[in-house]
Amino acid sequence: MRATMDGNAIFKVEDLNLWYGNTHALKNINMEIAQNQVTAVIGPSGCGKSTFVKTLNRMVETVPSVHTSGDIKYRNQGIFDSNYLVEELRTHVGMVFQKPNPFPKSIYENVAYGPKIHGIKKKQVLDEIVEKSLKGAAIWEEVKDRLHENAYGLSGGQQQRICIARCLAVEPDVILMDEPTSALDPISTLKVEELIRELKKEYTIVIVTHNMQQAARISDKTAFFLNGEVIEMDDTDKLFSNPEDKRTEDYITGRFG
Ligand SMILES: Nc1ncnc2c1ncn2[C@@H]1O[C@H](COP(=O)(O)OP(=O)(O)OP(=O)(O)O)[C@@H](O)[C@H]1O
Repeated sequence: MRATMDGNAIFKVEDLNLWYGNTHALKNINMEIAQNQVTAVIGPSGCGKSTFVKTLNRMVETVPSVHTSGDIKYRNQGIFDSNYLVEELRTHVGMVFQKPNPFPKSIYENVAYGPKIHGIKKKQVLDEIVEKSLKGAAIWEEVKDRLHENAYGLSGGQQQRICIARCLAVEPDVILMDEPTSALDPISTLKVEELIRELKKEYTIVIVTHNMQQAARISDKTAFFLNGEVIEMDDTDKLFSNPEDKRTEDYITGRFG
């Protein structure tokens, strides 16, 4: 497997294996994820894409049967180290899911929720965070006059951008996205893709996608997973135009998956 790296690695994944009970879902993964880049994770259903990204913020451990071996370093800190709090990791490494999942609260409360949990109480400070986060998620103009309406009243694409704003409000370093546009219509999808391109100036993004055109449009690096292994990781242009491994070529040309 090739894993070229330019720029600083924010994550270093070393000999990572993960099992759900007896199911060996991730196999000997070695990978570096570069800062301020978009890394796409592609591969057929069940190959371990979601499991992999959910391991980066230890969200996968909500499944009781999970066990892992190997290591993941986030900014040179071992994320499995007993003295590293998972809550701290998740503050730095936020996540956006496949289906928009706003809370049944106002738009404002959805975005202010994380900062409030982190102890911010002053209304003026919260107001500023909410505005900045909604602007960062490219939805401020659409919602600024209805901040106190329930987020459920928004379209799916708007809800997904509220979820991105909710993630930005706690000032993460990395944003993990697990098929964030698969439940959206084409126009909302393009808006979220534009947003991802904008966000990478300030954040590092790892995105799972089923959609190879999407990976080609928005990512700098692409990792192709198959049966829990990384078959190939490279610059996105190179991986899609001139893959090194026959299995990558077969997948990207639609021969399977
Ligand atoms: N909660 C779980 N308990 C047991 N096995 C699981 C669990 N979640 C995933 N798996 C198994 O781990 C493997 C990888 O699944 P994962 O969801 O990571 O794949 P994926 O590539 O994201 O798939 P998809 O594209 O269909 O979402 C599969 O064999 C799956 O059945």
